Amino acid sequence: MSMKYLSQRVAQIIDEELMSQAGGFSIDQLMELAGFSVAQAVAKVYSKESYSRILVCCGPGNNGGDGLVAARHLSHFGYRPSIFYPKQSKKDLFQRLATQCNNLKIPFVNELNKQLLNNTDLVLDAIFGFSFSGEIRTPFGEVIQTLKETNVPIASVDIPSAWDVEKGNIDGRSFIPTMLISLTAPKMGAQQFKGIHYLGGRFVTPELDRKFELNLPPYPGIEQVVDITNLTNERL
Ligand SMILES: NC(=O)C1=CN([C@@H]2O[C@H](COP(=O)(O)OP(=O)(O)OC[C@H]3O[C@@H](n4cnc5c(N)ncnc54)[C@H](O)[C@@H]3O)[C@@H](O)[C@H]2O)[C@H](O)CC1
Ligand SMILES: [K+]
Repeated sequence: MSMKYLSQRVAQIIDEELMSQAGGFSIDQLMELAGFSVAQAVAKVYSKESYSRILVCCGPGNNGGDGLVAARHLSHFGYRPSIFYPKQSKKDLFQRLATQCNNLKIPFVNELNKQLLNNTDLVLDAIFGFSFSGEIRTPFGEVIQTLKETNVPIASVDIPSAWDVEKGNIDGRSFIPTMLISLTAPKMGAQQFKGIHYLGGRFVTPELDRKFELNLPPYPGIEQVVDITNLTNERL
């Protein structure tokens, strides 16, 4: 049986279930594991020798939080990340994640422009995840447009930002990343994606997998990620 692609609603239900009393997880834990798996997947594909300067673009929600966690781990792995976080959350968790990045001297940049991208080896796109919907609102329209115009490789967290979670890149309004790290399970929109595809977020129990018929592939050994590129591309 092949792996399931999640609708927006089911992705949100699984998220809620993990954090319910029965699931037992806190958002901090899930975000840490999600962001850690993103950093690990990036490090497997983009070596720190050639892709040291990673610009982590963070959005206002939990996808952005995954980005902040990933930036911290990438810094510990020996990369030189910087963070663009134009709409910063006031929530305690996010402020603490930002403090942790500050303490590692990870720079926060105020503007995303061509000059910055000229000095960037890889963009980590943590702008929107599975709660994105509707038309792109400011200031993110410009951000998406700038990323659409760059040749710098882009790795997207959970879903390429501004893609419809179920229908994908409607009217080509957003960019096409080189790599995607789906969390928990890929979303329906990712069926259009033909690039390097990893799965992360190793917190799904066998019961949850069965209940939602996810048919997740096994994670190898002690890895936080599994390469699903061939698995997903053979369906295209
Ligand atoms: N179980 C898991 O797999 C986990 C996944 N995580 C990550 O969390 C995101 C989903 O987070 P959520 O906060 O629900 O939403 P988003 O980050 O996708 O975005 C919400 C944010 O964006 C704004 N917004 C929505 N639509 C638009 C728009 N059209 N224009 C502008 N702004 C928009 C909205 O107002 C909110 O502020 C998931 O994808 C994973 O990456 C968890 O970290 C751990 C568990
Ligand atoms: K994203």
